[in-house]
Amino acid sequence: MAQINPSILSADFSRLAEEARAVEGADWLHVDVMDNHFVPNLTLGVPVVESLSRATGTPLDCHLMIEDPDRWAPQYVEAGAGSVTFHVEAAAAPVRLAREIRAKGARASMALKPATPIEPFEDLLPELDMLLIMTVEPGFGGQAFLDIMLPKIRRTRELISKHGLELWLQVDGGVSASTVERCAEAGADVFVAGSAVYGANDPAAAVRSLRESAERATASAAWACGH
Ligand SMILES: O=C(CO)[C@H](O)[C@H](O)COP(=O)(O)O
Repeated sequence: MAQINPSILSADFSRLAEEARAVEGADWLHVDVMDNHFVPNLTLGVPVVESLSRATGTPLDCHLMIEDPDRWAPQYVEAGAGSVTFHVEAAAAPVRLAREIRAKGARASMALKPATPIEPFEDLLPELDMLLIMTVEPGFGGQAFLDIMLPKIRRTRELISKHGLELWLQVDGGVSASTVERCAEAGADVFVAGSAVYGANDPAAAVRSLRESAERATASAAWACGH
């Protein structure tokens, strides 16, 4: 089943609790943590995640676009995140980190920037609950979807099937009514959407509509046959 995770990056930061509640019905709330080192933007940190986890019943999917995730990721689990994504380009010890996130009780997820291939990380997949393929350069919402990521999504889905894994495959960046179906056909099953949700008049309706489109595309996708 397709999951839609609205990205808080496109919300009004002066009303975060209200904006989180505006998308109740979404599967997860995607929280973009940026440190102005790993990416050229600065957003929020552990205390805000702690407050958000008290303000909403929607589980938090924290995407750490930061240096030194080995040090920080466990603190996001303690702050209430149900899923923590670190970037493989930033992690010193990705296997140890994934195991630590899981041991602390959250889902462990690893992200790849657009220029990072999946193939060198095939053996790490069983250590993960989710893999995130960035479909824009991380750092900012509202960018155009990178079509050239579609073959990487397809190849990753093939690897997940080959190993018989339950791993979720998330895409993030430029996901909208006009791109969600192509992502689903290629093999994604978790969709982060910022501007397409928070830029809509009715964010909760936008979530429902994206989910319907993704599920329609998944139903006719070759990779999902027998799912
Ligand atoms: O990780 C991100 C940027 O680095 C955001 O989650 C992403 O860009 C969502 O925004 P939009 O859907 O508007 O592209």
